[in-house]
Amino acid sequence: MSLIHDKRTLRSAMLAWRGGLSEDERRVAADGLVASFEREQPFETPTVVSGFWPIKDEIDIRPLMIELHNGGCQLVLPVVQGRGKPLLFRAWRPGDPLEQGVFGTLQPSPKRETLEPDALIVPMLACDEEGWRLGYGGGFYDRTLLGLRGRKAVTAVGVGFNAQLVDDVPHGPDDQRLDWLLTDKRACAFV
Ligand SMILES: Nc1nc2c(c(=O)[nH]1)N(C=O)[C@@H](CNc1ccc(C(=O)N[C@@H](CCC(=O)O)C(=O)O)cc1)CN2
Ligand SMILES: Nc1ncnc2c1ncn2[C@@H]1O[C@H](COP(=O)(O)OP(=O)(O)OP(=O)(O)O)[C@@H](O)[C@H]1O
Repeated sequence: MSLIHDKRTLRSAMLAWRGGLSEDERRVAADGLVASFEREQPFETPTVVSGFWPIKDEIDIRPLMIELHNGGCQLVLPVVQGRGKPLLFRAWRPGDPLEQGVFGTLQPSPKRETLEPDALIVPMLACDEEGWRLGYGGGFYDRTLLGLRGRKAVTAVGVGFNAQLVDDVPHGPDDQRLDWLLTDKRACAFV
């Protein structure tokens, strides 16, 4: 079967699974994420860290972003510049207003400073033990990581519910591997 087909099949299975979580499970997981981060510290703080404003049924990383802000990190949030283009990142602090972006995303105002992150908290639908990641299919994080890694060392931390770690994520030449996995139950570096 083709790569696109295999990714699509896994994508719909993971979206269906994630959509079935209860509000309680989601709240517990958001707290678990902060605990996992504090236990393992995937990157040194302070630094410029990209978060994201959760959409659909993504794990709620807002408590984690508040911890990072309190720990001295400069947070940035992604902005879609267009299909086939890498993401841009604008400075954001907890409480700052957000504007509507594409695909249901919320993003900081264009008045805010644009910064390149040193560490990226990357949303994912699934990842495997080798760090291959599945997203919504736009290739945005793959393009972004390719560009950033060509310029400097960055740490890509895939974030999700623990069950989003699966046996095998299909991958091709354009896919960028994650450096770390952070879930509500664990944090580990990929080798
Ligand atoms: N919270 C969050 N923010 C993010 C991302 C993300 O995955 N999660 N992104 C990660 O790249 C970028 C936005 N990219 C996205 C790409 C596709 C869809 C999406 O919902 N796609 C629809 C199809 C939309 C269409 O083609 O018209 C879908 O999957 O049903 C959402 C965000 C930047 N911000
Ligand atoms: N650097 C790149 N140059 C050209 N095409 C790319 C690049 N990175 C990704 N793509 C293409 O983008 C498309 C979508 O990729 P993929 O299905 O891996 O997205 P995803 O990782 O699930 O999405 P996202 O990163 O937006 O969450 C694929 O056709 C892929 O080949």
